[in-house]
Amino acid sequence: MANSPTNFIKSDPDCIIDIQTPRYSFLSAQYKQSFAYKTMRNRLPAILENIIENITKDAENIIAEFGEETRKEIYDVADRILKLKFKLENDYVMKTFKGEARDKKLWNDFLNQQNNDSNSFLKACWLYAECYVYRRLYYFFENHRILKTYDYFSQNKQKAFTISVGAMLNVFEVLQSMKSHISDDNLKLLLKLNLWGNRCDLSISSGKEVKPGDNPFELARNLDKKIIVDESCKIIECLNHADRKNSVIEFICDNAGYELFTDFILADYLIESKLVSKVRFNLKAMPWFISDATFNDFRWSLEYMKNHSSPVLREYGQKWQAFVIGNKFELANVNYFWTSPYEYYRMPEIDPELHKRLSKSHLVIFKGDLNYRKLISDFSWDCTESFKTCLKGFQPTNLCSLRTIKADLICGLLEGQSKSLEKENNEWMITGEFGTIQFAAKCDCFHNSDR
Ligand SMILES: O=P(O)(O)OC[C@H]1O[C@](O)(CO)[C@@H](O)[C@@H]1O
Repeated sequence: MANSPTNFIKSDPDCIIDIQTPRYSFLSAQYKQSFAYKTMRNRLPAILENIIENITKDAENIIAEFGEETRKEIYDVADRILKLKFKLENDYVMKTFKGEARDKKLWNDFLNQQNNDSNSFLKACWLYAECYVYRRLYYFFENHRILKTYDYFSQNKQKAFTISVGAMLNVFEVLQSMKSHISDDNLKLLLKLNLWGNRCDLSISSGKEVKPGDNPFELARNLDKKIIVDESCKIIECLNHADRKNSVIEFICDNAGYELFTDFILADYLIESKLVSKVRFNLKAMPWFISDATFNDFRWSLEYMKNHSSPVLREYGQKWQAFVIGNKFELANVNYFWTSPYEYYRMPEIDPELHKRLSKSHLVIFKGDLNYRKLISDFSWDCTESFKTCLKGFQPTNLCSLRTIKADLICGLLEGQSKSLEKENNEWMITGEFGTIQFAAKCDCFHNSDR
């Protein structure tokens, strides 16, 4: 890594202003008292440093697996990541992509539309800049002959799955007793189990292990007061209206590991209870935000379960693989919209085919914090604004969001609610301690009170 820029920059560039994000503005790292600032100034540079450390530490293993030719690629990639970190820290402009990338046009069109004065790492909307860093990172690997298929986050993701086996076994134990007893209460509990699965994301912890507790159902039962908007009843009502023989649910997945496992659990229940006929999983086309689930992670997880020493894990691994073969679980085709910087309200214009497909499903379940940011546009809404308003017209069909709160934006709260949360803990929006279950009906057929 000779000639690489060193990380001498610690003082803030001039664009940073020491204020909170003003109301009704895009989130951005230029507001020093925001979580965007913390992410772009501290968390992301640390994440990039970790990747360099991991791939160089693991270099001999990677070389043993892929051959001597990889050595040069590893050090070249490490050098590029270090330069990216330098550019991020010094607020460089986010340049278009020149080399190989299937989604090059999607990204370059987006970047070319941006205002020159604000198209830099720290001045841009946080969502755009954070997505750009992950996209640029993959681009370095993608443009190497051998490393193009290497997932630099896979070890973290696989570890996240394997350390959760205790929790998974507990989930199966409770689930067995539910089988004979299909009910709205059970479905509600599974929605909550699924929500708390979103706590296990590795980007908020900058890649450090996050292990679920060993008794997740107990957690799901006891954490109701941490769910500060709970519209699970509306989701259940919506599911009860599904055409049972012909209904598809789309999961817009988030993290691999334990969270993906909870997605399988909820999907299994929806199929077994015959509420819907198919669940489609939308996965990431590239390593994304450290722990987001890719196609490979999906397959790896089922294979890992199928070969596990625990009979129940083996049984479900086989069962869910059979669901994939039998089309009850479907993997949606690769789609680069999910790793683009676009907010979801722009989907009809940017990817009309995807919008059309989603609109044919009965319900779309958006998992996690990043999907939430894309749903409500990385914007400092007044927190009492309705979810529906913040979607800015994005309503392909019934949709819901299950999210543990890890970023300082929210909507759908009651008057005074945020003040009392603030008193409890002034970091309540960034710890993942609280969660929201929000729902927006396509039409007024359900009681979607527009709070
Ligand atoms: O896995 P999730 O729930 O999408 O969380 C990842 C998100 O959380 C953060 O770490 C904080 O918002 C972001 O960097 C990212 O948007």
